[in-house]
Amino acid sequence: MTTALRASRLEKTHRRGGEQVHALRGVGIEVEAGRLVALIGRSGSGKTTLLNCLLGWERPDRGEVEVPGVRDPAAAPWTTVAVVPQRFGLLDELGLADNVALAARLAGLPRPREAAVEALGELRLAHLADRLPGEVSLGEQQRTALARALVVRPAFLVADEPTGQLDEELTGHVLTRLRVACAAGTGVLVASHDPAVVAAADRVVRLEDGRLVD
Ligand SMILES: Nc1ncnc2c1ncn2[C@@H]1O[C@H](COP(=O)(O)OP(=O)(O)OP(=O)(O)O)[C@@H](O)[C@H]1O
Repeated sequence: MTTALRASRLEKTHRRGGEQVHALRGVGIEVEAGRLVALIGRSGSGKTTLLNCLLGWERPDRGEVEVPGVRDPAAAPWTTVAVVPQRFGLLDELGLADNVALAARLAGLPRPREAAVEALGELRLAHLADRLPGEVSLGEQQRTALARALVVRPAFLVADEPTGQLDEELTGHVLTRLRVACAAGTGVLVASHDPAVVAAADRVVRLEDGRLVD
């Protein structure tokens, strides 16, 4: 099976004043194309640090991240590695469709605005296309961030708690949408505390005190 992303021997120590926090202590993880992998672990176990290292948002002290076909994963284009950040990262002054269309445009998709409205529709947000992020609920903002990630059909998708703001029905809908992305070949890594995400995953990996346990 093709690999969407592979990381090995990742180590990361955060320094807080004189204190050192060993957030990652030799983590290896592989996400195959077309698979949904759930990353679980208690608060503070290192999940966000791991995702940040995979995305190149933080530099690990040691270890490697490989995305097949990409020389520097930290500089990978949107079409290769997409993300739903914990705090969504939407641009406040752009409407929801324009937020999604920006990603489509950067990825070079034809008719980015139409692609954006379609991606929003797949997450039941088409009626909010022209609202600003500040004019919709947190759950709607979260699904917009997911639409922005999926519109480019990425090879690899990282999502940090993507159902954190959603009720049971919308969680089910989002998971179905993620499974559709997997069926189209995307490898998905979801950090989550949500039992519904864990149940929908092909594989579950758990971080405990900076180490991965299966
Ligand atoms: N920038 C930072 N500076 C110092 N310490 C940090 C920093 N970022 C994270 N940490 C510490 O590293 C450890 C792992 O944090 P991380 O955010 O990766 O955990 P998490 O599993 O994502 O938690 P949560 O589920 O609450 O989001 C924690 O002890 C945290 O306090």
